[in-house]
Amino acid sequence: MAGISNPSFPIISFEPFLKGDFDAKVKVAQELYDAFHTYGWVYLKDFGISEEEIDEMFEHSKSFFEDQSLEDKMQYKVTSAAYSQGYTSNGAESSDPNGGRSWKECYEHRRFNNDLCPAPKTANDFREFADGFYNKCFNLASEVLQALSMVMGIPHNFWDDKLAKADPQLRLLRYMAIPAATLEKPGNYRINPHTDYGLCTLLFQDEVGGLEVDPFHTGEFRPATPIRGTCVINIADLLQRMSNDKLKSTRHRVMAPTISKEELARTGILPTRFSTAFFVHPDPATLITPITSEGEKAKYEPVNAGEWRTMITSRNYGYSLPDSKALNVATVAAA
Ligand SMILES: O=C(O)CCC(=O)C(=O)O
Ligand SMILES: [Fe+2]
Repeated sequence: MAGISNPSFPIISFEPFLKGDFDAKVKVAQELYDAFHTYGWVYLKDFGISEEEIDEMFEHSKSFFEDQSLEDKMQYKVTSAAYSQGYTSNGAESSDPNGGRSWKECYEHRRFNNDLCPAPKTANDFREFADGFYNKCFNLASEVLQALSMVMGIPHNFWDDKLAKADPQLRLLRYMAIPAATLEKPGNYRINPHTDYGLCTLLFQDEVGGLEVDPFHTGEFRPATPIRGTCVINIADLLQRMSNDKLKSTRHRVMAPTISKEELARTGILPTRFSTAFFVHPDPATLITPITSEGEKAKYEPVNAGEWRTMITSRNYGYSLPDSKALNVATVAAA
């Protein structure tokens, strides 16, 4: 596995949790908890999804975005915040309260209903692939939550009822090639700074780079450089609330990758980047209440997980710019 010398947050092997005895599991669980407590993020390796499977997922993603015209993709447009499934074109979503612009397109896949999934029209059994990769992510996320329950002082079956009808969201992302100058203008990002709003997120990135996190919660963003053979996992808002701030939901954004000055001088264009996120949301009926120890004051009111999700999803689409009609990718690259 290619490594980097000074990662912004820890790299943890999940294998001892998946294959080891009880003590080995607790050790990994504690490492995860500590990293999530300090940084909110980890790189996970040896997590049971192979590099080949991840490469194959990126091939499907590329084919979805690039083998279909914008008009084709717009047939699958997300139309409901309560049920965000389908395609989101460039500029149609932003979680920036200042109206910032995120240069990306997405496809969202859900667990139970995928009415806007393009199968069977696209090649490569897109739906079968999306369901299959989804299930792998769901299993991994369930194991990670199970690990956390071992060191959070909560019963081992704590997650069972919250995950039985959980409804996470697999998101394929494509950051189109744009002029480097575009991201130098204020308010322009590949994805604007935000926290995720479910329990936690699994994230797979290609080799391009550009993801940055604020690991010390100070506003100083550091690169989450892609490391082959790893995914990253970050805590999201609901788990921060549930842990009464012991686990951190850390701001992150996607900016220009560090490409060589020569390459940039030659093209002036930032390369296309692909990533895939798996947003882990519990059963929408779950009441998210801070878990506190004796004498500890709860920092948050309980919230209903489903209402919380719909509220933030509609906010993200509501903030989209007035000119956010789908842009033709070719026009964007020339902008
Ligand atoms: O593309 C990435 O690396 C990050 C994506 C992300 O943060 C999101 O979709 O919430
Ligand atoms: Fe995110």
